[in-house]
Amino acid sequence: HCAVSPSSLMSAGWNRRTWLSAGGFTLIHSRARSRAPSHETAGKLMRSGEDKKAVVWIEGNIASGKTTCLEYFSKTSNLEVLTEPVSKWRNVRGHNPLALMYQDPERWGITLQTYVQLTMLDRHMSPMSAPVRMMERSIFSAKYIFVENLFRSGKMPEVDYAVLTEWFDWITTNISIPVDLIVYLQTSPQTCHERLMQRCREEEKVIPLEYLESTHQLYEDWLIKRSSFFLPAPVLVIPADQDLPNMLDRYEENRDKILTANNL
Ligand SMILES: Nc1ncnc2c1ncn2[C@@H]1O[C@H](COP(=O)(O)OP(=O)(O)O)[C@@H](O)[C@H]1O
Ligand SMILES: O=c1ccn([C@H]2C[C@H](O)[C@@H](COP(=O)(O)O)O2)c(=O)[nH]1
Repeated sequence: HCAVSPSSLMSAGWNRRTWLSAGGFTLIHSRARSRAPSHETAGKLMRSGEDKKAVVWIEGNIASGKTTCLEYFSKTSNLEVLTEPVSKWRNVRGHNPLALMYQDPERWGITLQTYVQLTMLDRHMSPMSAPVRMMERSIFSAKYIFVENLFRSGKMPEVDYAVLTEWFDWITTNISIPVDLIVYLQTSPQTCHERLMQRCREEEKVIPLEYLESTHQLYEDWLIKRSSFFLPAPVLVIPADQDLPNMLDRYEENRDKILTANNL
């Protein structure tokens, strides 16, 4: 393999379109799939052919049951599941930005959230290997829930928030991040706190109920009241305080809606 840069190819007669197409990306010149008017795909980078596939995000508070839900659906044929890259957040070249953030959010919030933004973008941009993709959370909830929570609670300096916002705005303006349906696992903060304690992830032992109440409120404002931030897709709300057998019934009831998300 030899390293080639975009600028060397461009001086050899390639233009932006051929460079991008070689990587499987196309610069979209017209609306490729239905979207809210403020989230046009025109002018954005998009992977070729992926406008025909369905993308579903599973959203919900910490320990609401997203991974368990994905695990259940992973047995479905013609469906791929992408979990949150938490293992990367716990170990980037020997460092644990997730633990650092919980220990000292003022200092390390920007570090974790910059890395979350990068790794989530990488998930969104990865080529689809099945007609339906179910993905745990999104670059949108990273910004609208977690960055927002750090900032509003006074734990993120304004300059860090401004830099993350500039990055987020650039990404969502220039890159198409397809989504057809958002499934919201709606829980009470108390349920999440109990499940979080039961899961017992070392970094999260310091999370108080109040933290989960704040992230819950941000989720409710975004996905239920629709009063805070841009909503890129319709929302399917699944009440998720119930025990596991009941949750599996709820998933079965909603299976068709989820799997045909691109026909909604
Ligand atoms: N419906 C449920 N009832 C009781 N416990 C659950 C339920 N769903 C998940 N759990 C447990 O709660 C914890 C958090 O679930 P998980 O799927 O990891 O949540 P998330 O991915 O949203 O953080 C895990 O220990 C899991 O086994
Ligand atoms: O943007 C983000 C996304 C997640 N986190 C934290 C919250 C949890 O401690 C872990 C993983 O969340 P789960 O809900 O258990 O999947 O990562 C964050 O701080 N910022």
